[in-house]
Amino acid sequence: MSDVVQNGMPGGDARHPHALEKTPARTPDRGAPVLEVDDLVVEHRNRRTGEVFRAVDHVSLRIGAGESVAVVGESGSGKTTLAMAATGLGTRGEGDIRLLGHSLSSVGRKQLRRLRPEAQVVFQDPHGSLDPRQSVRSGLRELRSLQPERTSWIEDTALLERVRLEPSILDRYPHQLSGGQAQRVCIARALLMRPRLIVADEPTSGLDVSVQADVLALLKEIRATTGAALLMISHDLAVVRSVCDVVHVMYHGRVVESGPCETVFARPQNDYTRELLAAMPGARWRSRQ
Ligand SMILES: Nc1ncnc2c1ncn2[C@@H]1O[C@H](COP(=O)(O)OP(=O)(O)OP(=O)(O)O)[C@@H](O)[C@H]1O
Repeated sequence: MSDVVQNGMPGGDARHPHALEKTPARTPDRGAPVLEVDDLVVEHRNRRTGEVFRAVDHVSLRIGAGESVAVVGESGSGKTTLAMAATGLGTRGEGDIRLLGHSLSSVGRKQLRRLRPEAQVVFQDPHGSLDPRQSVRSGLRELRSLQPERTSWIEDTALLERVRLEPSILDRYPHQLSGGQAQRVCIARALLMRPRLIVADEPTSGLDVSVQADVLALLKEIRATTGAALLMISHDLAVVRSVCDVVHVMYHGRVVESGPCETVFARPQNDYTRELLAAMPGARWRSRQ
């Protein structure tokens, strides 16, 4: 889009210049496109009034293997709609979405079933994401039965260890878990699928401040050790800055500025980005630069 400020990203390339140095390789195709969104438009229709609302308005972005990209914006700017469409979970809309090079609009149902696990979403409300009737163990068992080959690489206890949870957690039900523990279980469930893309939609907003940093550190560690790409949806610039290399700023469904976090936060070019930075608690560290 001509009105998107490509702040520090000549040519519109969403790759951070240093991303490859930061991320150890899991696969030989490090940096290769994992998710490509081209000119996406998603509209929601109000069932009652029939009114159509354009939540995502001609958005394009790209995430390569091992990269971490954030989409920030105020509530209602279209972040979640974009993420859901991009992972094939929500309204797909118009435009092209390619996951690992496969266009979601042209793959057959069988191939889509194979592709879907490659993108795992971690939501804001971990308790809402878990089935209250299932213990952690039976939830994992169900996932394993759906994808036996994909999930055979690790035992339950070792999987929990990866997200720093005790094996005793396996026999607990969601209501017996703290918010932080439940979010770690959600991350473990995502990790079990060995995804090439993890979408984290406000993954710490529902958690106590005391555990937010731990969960973010865990997501960073998983990205670094597995080579998965990370798409972080957040309104919290401090979170974005601590985890992501590249940021896209959304306003009223459009991406108004994109670039490496350091550049965008230090020298925002777009008025809305400036407002967002000034209005958010994270403004403190910006002014220190
Ligand atoms: N299923 C839906 N039907 C109708 N409108 C919707 C639907 N989902 C989202 N919207 C509207 O689309 C707009 C964008 O919503 P979206 O959840 O994508 O924004 P967001 O930036 O993720 O906001 P938040 O941070 O509050 O989740 C909002 O105005 C919302 O009310």
